[in-house]
Amino acid sequence: MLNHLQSDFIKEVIRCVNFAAIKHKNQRRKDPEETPYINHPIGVAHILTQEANITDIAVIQAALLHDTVEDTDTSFEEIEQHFGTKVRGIVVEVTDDKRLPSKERKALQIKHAGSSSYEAKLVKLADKLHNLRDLERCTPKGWSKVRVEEYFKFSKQVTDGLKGTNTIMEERLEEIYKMRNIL
Ligand SMILES: Nc1nc2c(ncn2[C@@H]2O[C@H](COP(=O)(O)OP(=O)(O)O)[C@@H](OP(=O)(O)OP(=O)(O)O)[C@H]2O)c(=O)[nH]1
Ligand SMILES: [Mn+2]
Repeated sequence: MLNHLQSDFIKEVIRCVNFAAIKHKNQRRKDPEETPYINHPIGVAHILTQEANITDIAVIQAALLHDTVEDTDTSFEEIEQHFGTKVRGIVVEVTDDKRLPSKERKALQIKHAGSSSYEAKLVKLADKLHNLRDLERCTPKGWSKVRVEEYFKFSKQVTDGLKGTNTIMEERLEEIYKMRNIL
């Protein structure tokens, strides 16, 4: 039998994954199979719990919600209303301003990586790890070899700024960069 704390924890995580699934319901990944988008936030949360051994529920919820504001009609206020200020704060830190051009957004990610909170760094590491594994699995529709290579290089620049946060995820990222000869 689960104790009260454990069952409350499970309820909160399921409430959150349900919220994210509803928000991303019409969205697909860019892979040829058009995988449901929700597989990505669930995959990011899975890396944090199963590989990085993270148990902070706010980090797990922020991982599940990390692309809702950036990619759906969700507002930060809504996140706060449903999941509180700590989760909102982490989601704010990992959300790019989609009004800016892609190049500028990427430059800002590299610039801000080192100064983000420990919690946001965890979500960023897992996000990049999941996207890079996806890229190794298959190429998104319309992406050239150069674009794939650029994403690996960009990710390395971001995750270099996240060093000293989580040994397991950082080691797995290093293995990927090594295999690809990304310096
Ligand atoms: N590898 C991969 N990525 C896919 C796929 N489908 C959607 N994506 C999303 O595409 C984004 C990366 O593509 P870019 O072309 O660099 O994104 P951009 O529109 O923001 O410039 C990631 O957003 P993100 O999670 O917000 O991360 P990031 O842009 O902050 O790195 C990733 O989640 C897929 O099939 N494979
Ligand atoms: Mn993401």
